[in-house]
Amino acid sequence: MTAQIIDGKAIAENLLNSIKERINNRLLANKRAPGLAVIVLGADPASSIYVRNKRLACEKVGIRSIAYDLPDSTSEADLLTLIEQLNQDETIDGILVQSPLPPQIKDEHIIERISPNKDVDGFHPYNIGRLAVRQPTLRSCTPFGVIKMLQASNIELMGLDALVVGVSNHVGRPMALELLLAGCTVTSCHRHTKDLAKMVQQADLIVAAAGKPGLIQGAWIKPGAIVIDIGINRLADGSISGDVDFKAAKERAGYISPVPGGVGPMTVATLMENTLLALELNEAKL
Ligand SMILES: Nc1nc2c(c(=O)[nH]1)N[C@@H](CN(C=O)c1ccc(C(=O)N[C@@H](CCC(=O)O)C(=O)O)cc1)CN2
Ligand SMILES: [Mg+2]
Repeated sequence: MTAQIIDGKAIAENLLNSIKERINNRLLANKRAPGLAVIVLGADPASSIYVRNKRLACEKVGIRSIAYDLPDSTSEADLLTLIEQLNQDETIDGILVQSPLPPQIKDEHIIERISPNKDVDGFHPYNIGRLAVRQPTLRSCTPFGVIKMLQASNIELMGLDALVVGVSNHVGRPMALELLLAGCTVTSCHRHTKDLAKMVQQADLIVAAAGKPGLIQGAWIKPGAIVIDIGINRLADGSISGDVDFKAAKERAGYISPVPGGVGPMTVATLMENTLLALELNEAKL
């Protein structure tokens, strides 16, 4: 069997076009465009690429993006003060703090200070909690992007045995909650898992989010399984690779998402959708 390749870039492009149309309709009705504050500390090369992609996506769909390019040496107190100002700013609907942050700053202090209704990354414990109790509002961009990618591929999730490899706060854990919400029977694997190969062999759907290149071997994949690769690993030659041995896995899987061109573009498109949703939810409360 050769798998059907899930083209995340094309699916994200369609999503961006629909968001652009929704924003255009707002403007025609004399409503304002959404505003997104994009905060970056330092000049990590990978973060610079991702942030540039996010700013380009904002331009494409008509979201006003406001850049805060801060030095790597920014203190936690100064960053918290900026977030407080942005929380109070009625023209800002979403606040994005690009991760990773420098070591003097504790990620959780920053995430918890962002107003939950401006938390367009969906990282705040309130928003993760809403997802856990089946009342999602702002949902973590990468996991929600995966769900949208599967829906756009007409893949029925109800009842599937799903395996999530990786349990990070931003990706693996909310991914498991998303799949549970979608009706899957979900297993999470992590560094203490005794037999990863055995778990993969049993799964109908595998979502790899471990950050280890080639961790998931092709021979482990159940024939016809759906394989989603969230890993973005930069190799010594500058290329990027996922967590799945793509070449071998695509000979056994039914569907597979590549890296690049799979989940990455969905993350950016979902951020755009969350920013528009944040504005709509706040308007509905007024
Ligand atoms: N505040 C956040 N920080 C980080 C997040 C996040 O969702 N919010 N996720 C990752 C990085 N990330 C978005 O920020 C991200 C990663 C990759 C892509 C992407 O489109 N990748 C392309 C390849 C691009 C390349 O050449 O490197 C692809 O996979 O096709 C978008 C966004 C960590 N930080
Ligand atoms: Mg830190």
